[in-house]
Amino acid sequence: MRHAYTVEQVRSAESELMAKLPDGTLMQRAATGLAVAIGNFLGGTYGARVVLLIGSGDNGGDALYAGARLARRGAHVTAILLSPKAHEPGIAALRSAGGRSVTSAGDISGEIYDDIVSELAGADVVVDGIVGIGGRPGLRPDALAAVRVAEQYGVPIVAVDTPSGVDVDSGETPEPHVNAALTVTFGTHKICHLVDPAASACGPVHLVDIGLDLPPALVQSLQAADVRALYPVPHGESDKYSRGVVGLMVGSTEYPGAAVIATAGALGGPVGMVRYVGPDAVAAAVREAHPEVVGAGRVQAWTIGSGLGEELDVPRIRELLDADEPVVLDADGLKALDDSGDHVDVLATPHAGELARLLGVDRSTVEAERLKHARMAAERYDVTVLLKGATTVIASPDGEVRVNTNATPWLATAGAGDVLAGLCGSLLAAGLTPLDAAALGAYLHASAATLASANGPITATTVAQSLPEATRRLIT
Ligand SMILES: NC(=O)C1=CN([C@@H]2O[C@H](COP(=O)(O)OP(=O)(O)OC[C@H]3O[C@@H](n4cnc5c(N)ncnc54)[C@H](O)[C@@H]3O)[C@@H](O)[C@H]2O)[C@@H](O)CC1
Ligand SMILES: Nc1ncnc2c1ncn2[C@@H]1O[C@H](COP(=O)(O)OP(=O)(O)O)[C@@H](O)[C@H]1O
Ligand SMILES: [K+]
Repeated sequence: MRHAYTVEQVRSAESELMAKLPDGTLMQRAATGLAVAIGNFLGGTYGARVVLLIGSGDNGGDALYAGARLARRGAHVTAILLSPKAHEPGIAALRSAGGRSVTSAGDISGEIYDDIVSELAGADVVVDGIVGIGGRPGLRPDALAAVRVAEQYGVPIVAVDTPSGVDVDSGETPEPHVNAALTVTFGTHKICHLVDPAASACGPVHLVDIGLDLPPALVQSLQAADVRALYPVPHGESDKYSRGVVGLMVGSTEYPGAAVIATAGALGGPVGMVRYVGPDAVAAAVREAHPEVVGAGRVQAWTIGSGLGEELDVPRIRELLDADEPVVLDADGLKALDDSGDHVDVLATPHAGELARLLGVDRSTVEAERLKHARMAAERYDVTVLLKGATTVIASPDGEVRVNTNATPWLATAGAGDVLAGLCGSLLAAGLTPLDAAALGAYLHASAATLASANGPITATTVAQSLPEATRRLIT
């Protein structure tokens, strides 16, 4: 499991550890890991031109000490000091290692000296030590100007701990910020590393262990080993019923394809049987594509809503929401959700537009504050919310959060959400909690898409067809 912590949690773990260690030990651990990561990123240190952007705090300290290490290995290192309060011992270490430092104009107009512009333009890498976990969102004018020069000349930026300017605890990016080619973080992931839009500004995230001891995190992200541990693999005593039976109330005469595709998703999951309930013509299409599907009967979980369109039977859906069996509620089915009931067994799977409707806000507001709105809906409707997108955010009504980051943009294809809804229903029917079903479903769905897209563009159908092989690779 990958854990992400808030700034407050990180600070308290850091101060506990610092109390037991000689002064400066943690910063040296961080700087050593950072220097190695930058060296690997560059593919060699000797002769490399490294420019450090240095703000007023310890984030700049990390960058300066890492710069000193790189300078000792033959890199040409220049620190641009964006604040008169830049880390003094770090500057001294850089200078004694042969690096140099220059002061930015510090001009609120955002103008920077020409020699700084040419330094940045000619760099092999720019290291963002402007702010880390102590930063407020946004960049001051001279920092922004320096970052823009690097972008303009196509110089990659390695972010120290966090890309400066993002909101570390929410993953929001309300102000200008660094877009990193690599982020090197220390001790643990922070929320901005996992939650979009900030997660996209991090690039790949490299974690350097500095020995922090942290409690279980509220924000977690499944890794391959967790998938293996969670997946309900059948055993010798299993039969088709004990493996779980999922019922699908999806698709309509207007959207029959949604039924066929969601069924493919459910069949690609762990259940022993799939039941389809819907208009005769749609049921016939489902059975033609998937002859193993049967009709109405007892189920352990439902997937409801994908492609129902206008054929939405709200009273019937509410009955099922109030019944004992857990429910995946997708797409049009979300219109039946009300905030009065106990729905802890419900997994709602909206995209940003659908979540916006549920909360009565704009889609752009949800996109900008994904974690906040997923949590808000989980609390208001007492359901687990899986918010779809490039990274998937899952929030349970008791405040736990899972994030899925392994999707490929190829997955942005019509019907992909139907596959996910069917798959999550299958996982619920096999006995997983809504939170685990959502996290495992998102991971497997994304893995199947990655596998399928190795052969080029994908469709929802090819994603569903790749589920068995993607699953096999993960669980064996
Ligand atoms: N605390 C620790 O034990 C460790 C901290 N480390 C590093 O220290 C960092 C945290 O250091 P600090 O607490 O000094 O905080 P930062 O270095 O993140 O920056 C805080 C300073 O920047 C200023 N600032 C805030 N927002 C700004 C903005 N948008 N633009 C410009 N200036 C802004 C603040 O006035 C404050 O002085 C971590 O991110 C990490 O890089 C590492 O060395 C590991 C150990
Ligand atoms: N840019 C992206 N990168 C990765 N995955 C994406 C991206 N955009 C969307 N997805 C994923 O693709 C799926 C799309 O589902 P959805 O929006 O419901 O589409 P549809 O209604 O057509 O099925 C979701 O699982 C979502 O997380
Ligand atoms: K930074």
